[in-house]
Amino acid sequence: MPQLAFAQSFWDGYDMLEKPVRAGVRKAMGKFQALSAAELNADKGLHLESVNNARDPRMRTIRITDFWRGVVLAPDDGSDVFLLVNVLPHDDAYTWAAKRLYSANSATRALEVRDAVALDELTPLYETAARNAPELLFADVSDGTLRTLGIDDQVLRAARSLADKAQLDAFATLLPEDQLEVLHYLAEGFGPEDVYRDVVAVRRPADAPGEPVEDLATVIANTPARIRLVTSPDELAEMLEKPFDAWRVFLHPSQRRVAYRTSYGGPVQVTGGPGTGKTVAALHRVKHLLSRREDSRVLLTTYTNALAAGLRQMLGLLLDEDEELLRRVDVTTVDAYANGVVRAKSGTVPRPVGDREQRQLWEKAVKQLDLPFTAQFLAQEYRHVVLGQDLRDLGSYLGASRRGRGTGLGHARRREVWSGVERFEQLLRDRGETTHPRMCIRAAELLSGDPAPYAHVVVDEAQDLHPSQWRVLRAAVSPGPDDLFVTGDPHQRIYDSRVSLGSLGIVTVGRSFRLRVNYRSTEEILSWSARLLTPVTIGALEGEGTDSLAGYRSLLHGRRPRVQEYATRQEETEGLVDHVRALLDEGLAPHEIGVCARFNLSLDAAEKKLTGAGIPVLRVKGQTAQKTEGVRLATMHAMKGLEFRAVSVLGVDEGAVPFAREITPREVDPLQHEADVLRERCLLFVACTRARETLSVTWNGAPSPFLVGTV
Ligand SMILES: Nc1ncnc2c1ncn2[C@@H]1O[C@H](COP(=O)(O)OP(=O)(O)OP(=O)(O)O)[C@@H](O)[C@H]1O
Repeated sequence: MPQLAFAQSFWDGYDMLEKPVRAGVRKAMGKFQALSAAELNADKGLHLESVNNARDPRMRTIRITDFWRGVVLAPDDGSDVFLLVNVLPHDDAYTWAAKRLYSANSATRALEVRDAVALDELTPLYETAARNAPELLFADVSDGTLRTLGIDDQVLRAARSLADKAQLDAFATLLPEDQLEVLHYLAEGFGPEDVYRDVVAVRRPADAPGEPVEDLATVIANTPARIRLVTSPDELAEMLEKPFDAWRVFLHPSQRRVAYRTSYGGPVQVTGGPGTGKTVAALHRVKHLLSRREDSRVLLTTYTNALAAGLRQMLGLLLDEDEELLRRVDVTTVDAYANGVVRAKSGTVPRPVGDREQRQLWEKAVKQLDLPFTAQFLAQEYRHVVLGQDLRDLGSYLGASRRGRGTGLGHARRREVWSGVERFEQLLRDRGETTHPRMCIRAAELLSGDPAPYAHVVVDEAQDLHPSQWRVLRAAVSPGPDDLFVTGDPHQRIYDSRVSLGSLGIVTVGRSFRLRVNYRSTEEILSWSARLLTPVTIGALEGEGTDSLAGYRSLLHGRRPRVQEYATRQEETEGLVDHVRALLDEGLAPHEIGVCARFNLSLDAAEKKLTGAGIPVLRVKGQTAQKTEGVRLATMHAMKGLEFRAVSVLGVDEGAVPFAREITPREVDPLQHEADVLRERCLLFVACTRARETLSVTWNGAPSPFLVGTV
């Protein structure tokens, strides 16, 4: 009996197919599971036939409905896996199939597809242009090196004709997947050894024979990133009936490598720009960890309650709602976890106060003691130095390093600060309250005496965690193999936390990985958003050195961001209504559209106008009922971790982004000033990178200084 496999190219369009076509797919695929190869060939309804003038002699079409055809790659080497690669209207199916050539990559051994006809047509044109080009894109890389990296004759010729990255992008949809990725890496300036390690080695099977003479079934088995083999009728039915979430099945090799490595010697760090699938990798890691021991418990944390609710839902999907597995995972925020620990272990109910109350208490302390500091300065000193290092007494504070703080403080001044700290804490105690970091420090203390409650801790959105939160996480799992798996993106730091993970007992040296392919946004949105960060340097996630977006890219293409200035707020909001209406007319559902601004006040105005125009809206605050229909309205902070098909960022004005009140004056503390401005810049970056297909950025009056160089 033959076997059946589905290529990602099929799934890309499957959810868009109408019901009768899907039913046709199910019926046709059922035959591949029920009939022998000879019976398949003879089946009248299926009508398995070869394609005239096909570049690939293995190409077949099958009948799905009167108008729709499936394109199937049929084995011709005695192996038995049939691969469904696409479902298209009749004529398109034949044209598509005739041009495509499937081949095994000589280095990765995976199955790839190219548009062989278009490549043959275009390459000579580019070759002619290349003769006059001042420079060629791959001039520094030898043919031998390219071949070692899996580049074959046809692709080599095309690659040699390319003058720049834009031309490589123009070829992108024609080139075989793994070879394209190799060329992308080389074009970004990565050396051949890095490319071999990051692109080839992660795909190439460990037991690949020296010579790539493998049958189609083996090559298909070598391609888990893009092909799924179906083993039973039940599996087939389930796959075709549920909405297909590609992230559950097809992992990029770099995601698979980090998520499914059997075991790590200690903490692991996975970084990557927005939308590179870090959350997906974290979820798959949880799945893997659960499969390793039957009784182990896992803590999975993220930054907000809303994100935790989303993660819980995704984990349910990934684990097929297996109650027993799900019971072994706690999905929560670090603060909520710490709160629970303090309640359970000390019998007291912590009452952490918010930022505004803290600010008032600091003001009170300053006034009562007549201190020569602002409340803002003391609050920052307390957060970064005192709580950051968990300093408990004046002696420790006098001797502490104040790295990252931009003003020197002699002993006399430090004593004054410390008196403020003591007064602030006394005021809190008097009210029976605490702060979130204090609560976390307490939780870490309470955990440290007992056996650690979890075998593994997986941390998503790690970039904004405060040292006190890391202390809780460190205490929740014993140091050792597979203790911590941390994902985050320092380019998305939007809260004021500085950590040195090493100093907190979380050392990831030798276990740090980076994801570079964005699955969320189009290249147009990505490259525009990335320009917001061009002028700045971003500190690394672990607190030492810097990070970068080198090699970060998307495989998706679409329209350029809409960047629009308005004279007044009123006009801007009216422009928003027109834009949203146009998106709805294009067929987007209201909940697929996100509108965000720096302040709730701007959102109030947008809400009023949208509602007035009969467009349903929903404010995203904390936990949002996912099912309620309505355009999502959120502050930039609340956009963290979310994504929408279309995002409108409103009010990107000089006075709002950065928000002056959140910026420490340079004269008060120059380092803090820089950090505050950077944080606001990252906030705009986070907001813009939530968009999948359409991004609109608008302002009224003078634009934000962060837009310089992007418009
Ligand atoms: N292997 C994959 N195949 C298909 N889609 C994927 C894959 N990995 C991730 N995605 C999709 O890409 C989008 C971004 O993924 P994810 O949220 O994991 O990225 P992230 O790196 O955590 O993003 P951010 O840092 O911006 O929050 C999601 O829609 C996710 O479903």
